[in-house]
This record gives sequence, C-alpha cells and structure tokens, in this order.
Amino acid sequence: MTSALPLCIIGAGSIGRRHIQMATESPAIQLTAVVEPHPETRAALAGQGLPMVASIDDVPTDTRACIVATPTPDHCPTSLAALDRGWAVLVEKPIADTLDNARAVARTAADKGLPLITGHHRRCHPFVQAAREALREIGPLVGLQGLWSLRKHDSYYDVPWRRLPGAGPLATNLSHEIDLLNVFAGLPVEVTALTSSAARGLEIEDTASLAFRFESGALGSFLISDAGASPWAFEAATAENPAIAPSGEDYIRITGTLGALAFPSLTRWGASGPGEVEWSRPLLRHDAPTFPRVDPLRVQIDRFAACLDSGADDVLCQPRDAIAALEMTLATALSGLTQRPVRRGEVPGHFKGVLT
Ligand SMILES: NC(=O)C1=CN([C@@H]2O[C@H](COP(=O)(O)OP(=O)(O)OC[C@H]3O[C@@H](n4cnc5c(N)ncnc54)[C@H](OP(=O)(O)O)[C@@H]3O)[C@@H](O)[C@H]2O)C=CC1
Ligand SMILES: O=C1CO[C@H](CO)[C@@H](O)[C@@H]1O
Repeated sequence: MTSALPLCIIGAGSIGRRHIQMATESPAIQLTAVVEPHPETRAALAGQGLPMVASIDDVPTDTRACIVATPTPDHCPTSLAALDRGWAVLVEKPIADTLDNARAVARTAADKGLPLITGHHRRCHPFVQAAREALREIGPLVGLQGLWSLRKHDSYYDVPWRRLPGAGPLATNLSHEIDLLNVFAGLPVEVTALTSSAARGLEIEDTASLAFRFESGALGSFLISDAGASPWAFEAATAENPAIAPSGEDYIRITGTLGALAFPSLTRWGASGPGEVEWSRPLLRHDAPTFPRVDPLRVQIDRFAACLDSGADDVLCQPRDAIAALEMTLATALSGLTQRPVRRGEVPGHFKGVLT
C-alpha cells in the first residue's frame, strides 16, 4: 500500500465504534470523519478527539472510502450516496434489507468500478479459511448441525430499529451463519423454517429452527435464538467480540462419508486405519490445531484498504456472495411466515421479512 486510505465511518453505534477503533489503530487508514446524526453521541465522541460530523455532506472531499455501519434498512440509501461520491464502500451485513436494494447497490458499484465489500468479517479468521481444507479430509459432505444461542441483554431491544423487520436474529445473526455455510459447503438451495417470538413477544422472531438442503444433496439443521442463554455460538466459541463472554465451546458439527469435524476448533475424527470407514470401527480423533489470534475487523479493514490498490481480494465478501447470503436469510424468514420450504429464486425482490 502506498499511503493511508482516507476513509470515513457512517454510524457510530455498537459496531460503528468497533470500526472506529480499528480505523484509528490501523496505519493503512486515515480516518477523515465519523458521520453520526445523534447530537449527544457526536459530542461525546468529539470529546475523545474523533472527527465527528452530522451528515455525509460534511465529510472532507479527499475521502475515498467509507464503512456503512448504520441500521440495516439504511444500508442501501447510504451506500448509494457513498458510491455517488466516488467512494469505495464496506457496508455492514446484511448488504441491504431487500434483494432489490442489494442488487441496486451492487449494480451501481459495478457501473462505477468501485469496490463494494460486505462486512461478513468471519471470513477474516485464519481458522475459517482452514476449515475449507479440513472439510476435504472428511469426504463428501453428508450433514451439518449448528446451534447459535446467546441471550442478548434486554436493553439491546430499546433501540427501535432492532425490534422491526430488518433486524432480529435471522437478519442480524443468521446472515453470518449463512455466509459461513457458503464458504464451507456452497450456499443452501432450500430452507424450511419454524420461527417463534414466544420468548420476547416482539414483532420479529427471537428463535428459529431451520432445515437446509445443499446443492450436493447434503442436509443441514440450525437452531438460532437470541433469547436462549447458552455457551454455543460463534462469538462465544471464538471470543471475537469483546461484548460477548467467551466459552470456547464448538457450536457446529459437520459429518462426511469419511469423518467428522467440529467448528470452530477444527477438532476432526477420521479413519483409524486402512479399509472402509464404518460404524464398527473407532474413529481417530485429531486434536484441534492452533491458529494465530486476529481481530477479524482489523484484518477486514486492512484488506479493504489493500484491495483499493490491488483491485482484488479473495477473502472479503464480494457482492455476489453478500446477495446470496441475504437471499437465503430472507428465504428463512419467508419460510417461517408461509410455513413451507423456500428455494433459491423464490424470494420476492421487495421482501423484507414481513408479508404485505
Ligand atoms: N459485523 C458485525 O459484527 C456486526 C454488524 N452489525 C450490523 O451493523 C449495523 C448496525 O448495527 P448496530 O451497530 O447494532 O446499530 P446501532 O443502532 O447500535 O448503531 C447505528 C448508528 O447509526 C446511526 N445512524 C442511523 N442512521 C444514520 C444515517 N443515515 N447516517 C449516519 N448514521 C446513522 C445511529 O444513530 P441514531 O442512534 O441517532 O439513530 C446509530 O448511532 C446493522 O446492519 C447490523 O446488522 C451489528 C453488530 C455487529
Ligand atoms: O453481526 C453481528 C451482530 O451482532 C452480534 C452481537 O452484537 C455480533 O457478534 C455479530 O457479529
């Protein structure tokens, strides 16, 4: 990289502040502005020496890129406004609230020749990339079972947009899981979902039980909940998010014809000798490998800066994958509402998680 990338951050909420920390720590970034409409938040952060502005119109003109960390329904208008200014965009996940909006943003970025990355930052962990290799060791994928269950603090839902369609554990949390599945096994082609709001009583779901079919014929199931307390979730397993207590417990189990893999530890079971792998013979346990510990948001922002120079990146989430993750996330919501399986291609472009 030749010089630090002049970048602004739009939205100084919970994830925006983590991006601010990464931007101020990274030599690859020169933070030109933080856009935050809320006057008190703005004043508090200005007091810490941050370059706060109230509107995207007040961002210094030498800015070349931005991180969009606003509520999900705002991702599309703000990303379009940023692309219109000629900025490269790293937009938080999901890429947008609807497929129509996601495609409009992707089209605009492509027309302008500007990078558009979506913040599926888990890809930036070394063990996520290593999981692809480990999966080759267990033979063709047969099935996968995941359990993501963390009880969010009740005040999390004091923020109005988080109680409405566009938020909820499907849009907010499952979208990461679907992107991970895509990295591991390709995108599911069909989903059947049961959703429930019984625990919190909000308009959006708090819990969902999902069954997936992959193109290869492999199947998967997932229970996701932000009401049920448990040690089983990506963030608890990996300690990647300082706001979430670590547990170190695996939360996904994957089976193949030749063995099995637990994620994220990558503990693997495989043949204990020559000959057929079958149920009378014990499986040999291969203990979890170790990986360098990274902050995935820091790796993501550094790779984003680098790809403005190089024009390419094979780890970060490009528009096609981001739209695919959104499609299957919305498919789960649609399946829950209609109580029928939903296949790829069946989610209406305007669907945002509620039937109108
Ligand atoms: N990758 C990850 O690990 C995570 C990603 N996310 C994603 O990030 C997004 C934001 O979530 P979260 O941080 O929890 O949300 P918050 O509500 O905590 O923060 C959003 C911030 O954006 C501000 N804002 C709203 N509209 C605009 C606008 N048009 N321009 C500038 N600022 C605006 C809000 O101000 P005000 O309060 O005044 O409305 C608020 O400060 C979501 O899409 C979510 O899915 C969230 C958490 C983790
Ligand atoms: O994107 C996300 C949404 O919220 C979670 C809890 O704050 C994060 O850990 C996650 O990465």
